[in-house]
Amino acid sequence: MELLSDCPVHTSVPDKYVLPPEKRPLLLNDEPSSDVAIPVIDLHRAADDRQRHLIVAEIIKACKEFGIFQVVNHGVAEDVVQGFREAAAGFFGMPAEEKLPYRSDDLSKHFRVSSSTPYDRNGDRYWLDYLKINCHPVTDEHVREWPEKPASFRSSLAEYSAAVHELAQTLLRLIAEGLGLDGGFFAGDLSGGSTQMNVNYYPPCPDPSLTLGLLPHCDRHLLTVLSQGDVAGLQARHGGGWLLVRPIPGSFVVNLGHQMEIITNGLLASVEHRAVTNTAAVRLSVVTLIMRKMECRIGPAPEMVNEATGPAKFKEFEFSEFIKAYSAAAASREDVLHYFRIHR
Ligand SMILES: O=C(O)CCC(=O)C(=O)O
Ligand SMILES: [Fe+2]
Repeated sequence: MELLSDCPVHTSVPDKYVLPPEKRPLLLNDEPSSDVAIPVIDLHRAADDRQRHLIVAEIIKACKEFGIFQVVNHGVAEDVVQGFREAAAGFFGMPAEEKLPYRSDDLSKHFRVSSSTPYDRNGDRYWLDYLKINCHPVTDEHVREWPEKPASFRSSLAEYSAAVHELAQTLLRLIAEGLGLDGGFFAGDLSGGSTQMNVNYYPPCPDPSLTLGLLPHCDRHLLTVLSQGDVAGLQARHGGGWLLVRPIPGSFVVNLGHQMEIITNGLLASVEHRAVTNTAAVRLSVVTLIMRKMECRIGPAPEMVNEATGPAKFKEFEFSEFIKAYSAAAASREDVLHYFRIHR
């Protein structure tokens, strides 16, 4: 499959990227009223014991109402974020023959580049190229598969991944506290699987009304920490419409995945999201997906089956079973959850 990033300029949308009308974004009519906005949370205050409970409350409110929020003053150094964003952009900017050895749809690879998405039921194509990287914990085996060019790629990735992982652990601790659980509840098996990163590259698109960057989906994982830079494109499902996640320089977007919904017995639901394209600028999103260990069993945590959430809403299952169902359901939120829901 050819990469969009191999073509210097796109003057029209090739037919194979034109989505059937019912799947196209209605760019202007989709937004709910403008007074609704995805919360932005300043994490700086979490370090202060007297203010921590306020941050915890803000996070839980954002999780319940939106399933997605942004964080600023999050402690990840700007040069660490910029360093990897530049290396990743540099990778996509290389000539086609430099990227060719990494082109693959083999899921077992620790580093690969591909185009569009495997998750569309009808095989429709989407306006993006992406990297899939196994990035945490960093092992020699991983690093050997990471590209040597651009020169800073490996070192900046290792640095970025470590810093974002630490931020993810902080966020999980705050969420656990807000749920009345032990602060370490999500540490260990629940978040200690091999972390995957998606680096999505959306070139300018001559007609954003005909296609999408990424189809509507919920993430399979526990928690997603995403850097979108300063180009808009990410939208989250809210109140029956699509709400733009407005870019805030230096912020991270945090969204809840399916595993969070299942573990919390539906209290903190995963959020459906998609990416739209634009005519003017390349958009690059760096997405870190915090994952549980493959071999562990999943179901609502006993602590979360309580008066507030009611009887268990989901069955117990192996994570590998979930991954299969996710692919079969083409990432559709309802179809995936239907499979695991206890129907009373
Ligand atoms: O590009 C974005 O902002 C969204 C990416 C995303 O949802 C994903 O990679 O799972
Ligand atoms: Fe996603």
